[in-house]
Amino acid sequence: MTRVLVSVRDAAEAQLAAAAGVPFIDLKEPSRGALGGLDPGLIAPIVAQLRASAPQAVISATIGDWPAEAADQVAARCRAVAATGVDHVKAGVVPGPAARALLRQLDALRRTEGLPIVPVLVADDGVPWPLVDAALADGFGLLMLDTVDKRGGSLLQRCALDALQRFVTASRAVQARPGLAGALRAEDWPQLAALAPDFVGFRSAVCAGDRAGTLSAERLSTLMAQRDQA
Ligand SMILES: O=C[C@H](O)COP(=O)(O)O
Repeated sequence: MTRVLVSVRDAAEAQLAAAAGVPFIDLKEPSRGALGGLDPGLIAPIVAQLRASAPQAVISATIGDWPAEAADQVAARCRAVAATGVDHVKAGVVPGPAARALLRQLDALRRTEGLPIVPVLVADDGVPWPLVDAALADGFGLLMLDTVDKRGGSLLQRCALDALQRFVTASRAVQARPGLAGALRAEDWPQLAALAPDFVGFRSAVCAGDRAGTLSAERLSTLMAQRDQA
């Protein structure tokens, strides 16, 4: 079954997500951007708390929004976030001239240092096929599409359904696990479930107000109910 990922910013939100039965909990600071990073010093205690209270939950954290050229900062942040004990370290890759080099660097960190990196391929302008093909060829086990501009429509409006299906199929064909996110709504769940990605990520849909607001227990339960009905 497709897993639900919910992004949370602190221990209280993490507990709320765990209590709602969210299987994949993602730590980030939404007010700092699409992949806004929490300080590693704040991530570690949340991880410890979740390991105790929700040992079955898979935990990821983002490294923050960096330009593709910021190779040293990206590497340092990937190491620091991995050291907090999360299962996955999410690193954004925005299509552009330096994107392929950044992906190569993330792959090298994964291979040589064993960092559990998940490339988040930015799909505001459609599925970035050269990056998808490269990430799959590199052998990333988990990868996802997400959007940066949350106000300009959801991933389902930015990417054709058949392109998203091709992304899922191509990933599965090489035993990679694909994820989808990008201002998705609870009511999108049937459409998303039909695509059958490994996981679907949410923040905007489960907040009171915009995604930088607070996590809403009511919205979370609506999302989980939609998932159960699909
Ligand atoms: O990783 C998933 C994202 O945090 C989803 O956020 P969003 O629903 O606001 O696009």
